[in-house]
Order: sequence, then structure tokens, then C-alpha cells
Amino acid sequence: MTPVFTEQLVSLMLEHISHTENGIAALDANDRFIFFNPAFTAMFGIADYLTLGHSFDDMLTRMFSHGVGTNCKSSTLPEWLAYVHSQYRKKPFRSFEVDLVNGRWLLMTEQVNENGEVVLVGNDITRAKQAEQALKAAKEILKQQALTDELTGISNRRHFMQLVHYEYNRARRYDSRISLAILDIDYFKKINDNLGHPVGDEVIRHFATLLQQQLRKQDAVGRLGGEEFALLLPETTEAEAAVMIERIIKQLKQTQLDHIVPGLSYTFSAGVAELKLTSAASIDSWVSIADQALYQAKTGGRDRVEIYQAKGK
Ligand SMILES: Nc1nc2c(ncn2[C@@H]2O[C@H](COP(=O)(O)OP(=O)(O)OP(=O)(O)O)[C@@H](O)[C@H]2O)c(=O)[nH]1
Repeated sequence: MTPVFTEQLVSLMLEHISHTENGIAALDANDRFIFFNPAFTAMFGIADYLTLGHSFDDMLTRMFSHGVGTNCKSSTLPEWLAYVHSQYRKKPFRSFEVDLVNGRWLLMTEQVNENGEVVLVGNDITRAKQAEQALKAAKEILKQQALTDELTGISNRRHFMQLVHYEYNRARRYDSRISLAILDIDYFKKINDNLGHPVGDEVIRHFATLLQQQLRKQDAVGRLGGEEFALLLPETTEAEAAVMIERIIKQLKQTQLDHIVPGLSYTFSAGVAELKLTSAASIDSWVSIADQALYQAKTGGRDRVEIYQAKGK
């Protein structure tokens, strides 16, 4: 049913428009304000400025020069005006979000009729926006937690293996060299048994920090579980990886651990495998070769790094 615009209905609507919290304004075809309600000037911080007859650009200029209303992303006024006019009046109807200098958010609608008159309506959506941002932040934290080892803050097995997949594919595509190392703290059970689980945890954290400190920008470190860690070393041959790990072994020997327990020391063993790009090379076989090299380092006496040597070689 089409509403009949009785005098009573029109006066009711006008009263509503004057008192609503939604900002409402109208401009004529020459872009001069022919109407605005108090909520409109209040939300843009221009209540003491805007009068009928002012142009839309007057409003934009006032907001820019007084640092009120819209949070202008441009550094100069001409740039700001050009940005707004690249969108303003370009469609019969559009809606867009506006963030304000006071931290609030508006959902604006802009309706242009056939005569070129414009009606602007602004709704304060700050609460919805804050909820949306809080949800986004929470999702980001959850995503981080899913990829991070809680004890050490480095990548967990799942994230590390994602990186291995990514770098494996890259190495195949570009025929580049890449090495994987698996590192395991020696006799870690004894540390736990003799000094307690919290000290064991401290040692794990210490080892994670030590590895992080020794890495280059392109390298990755992860905790695979327990006292087992892994390094992914792009553009690195197995010999270079072994040298790098020797350096970490040396560094660890020179490190004071008295702040954990006076007189404490520990060592680790490592196995290195360079990805050999034969057609049979899979991620599983690559990881398994690094694991076998680690086994050789353990059985060979620990506190050392081994590059996998096939039996009989
Ligand atoms: N403190 C602590 N201990 C852990 C954690 N995860 C696993 N462990 C312990 O790590 C120990 C690993 O022991 P083993 O697998 O026997 O290895 P190891 O004693 O290091 O011996 P080798 O590897 O052969 O040198 C076990 O006692 C686990 O309970 C952890 O997050 N914190």
C-alpha cells in the first residue's frame, strides 16, 4: 500500500528526522546543503560551522583543516578532495564505511536522484565495528596459537611441516639446494629426572632461543615435540648445514647456564639431510633421511652432527 503523505505524516517524519541519532543531510544539484539534522553535524564535529548554503567541499575543507570528522588519509587538501570526488555522486546509490578522528565508525549511504540532489545518511556502527575488530584479533591469536609451540614460542610441528612443504615445492621449481636438520637434546630424560621437569622446560626454552639466535633470515626453526627440534635451511648444502650446526654446538659449550641451575650444561645431536632432487624424492623420505642421520649422531656418541651416510659407504 502506497503511503498517503498527509500533513500529519509529513510532520511526524520531519520530527523523526530532526531527533533521530542517524545523521541526515540533503544537497541540491549545485552541491549546496539544503538540509541537515543536528545528528549529522554532531557526528562530523561541524555543529558550530555548517549552515545551509555551505557546499559539500566547504564541509570537507573544514574537517580537513580543523582535524575533525572524517579521518582523512591524504596529506594535502587537494589530494583529499580528489579522493572523495573520485567516488562522490558516481552512482545513484552507494554505501560505505567512514572512520572518524574520534575513533568512531559510520556506515554512510549516499543517494543521488535524477535532479542531481543528494541525500546522505550516517549510522554510527562503532559497536559493531569494535566487535568485528575484536573477533578479527581473536581469530589472529587463535591462528598464531595453532601454529606456535606454547613452551618456546617458535613454530610447532604443524607449522614447521607447512614451511617444509612450501620450501620443498620451491626447491623443486627452481632446482635449488635446501637442507633439513633434526636436532635432539642428549640425555634429556636425565635432566628431567635429576633436576625436575621445570628445569627440563627451561633447557628446552634455552635451546629454542639459541637456535633462533643462530639462524639467518631465510631459515626456519620448529619444535617437533619433546626435546626434538628442526631447522630448515634454504640455499644450503648438507656440508654448509653441518658447519652451521657445528658452530651452534661450539656456541652452546661456551654458554653459561648458571641462571637455570648452577653448573648445568647440556649437549645435543643433529642429523642433516640435503634434499636430493631425484624424481623419487619425497618430503617423507627427506625427513626420514634426516632422522637416520640423527640416529647415526646418537649412536656415534652424541654431541655431534652427522650427514646421513648410507651403510656400506
Ligand atoms: N621438561 C620437559 N620434558 C619433556 C617434554 N617433552 C618431553 N619431555 C621428556 O623428554 C624425555 C625424552 O627422553 P628420551 O626420549 O629417552 O631421550 P633422551 O633422554 O634425551 O636420550 P637421547 O635422546 O637418546 O640422548 C622424556 O623423559 C620426556 O618425558 C617437555 O615439554 N618438557
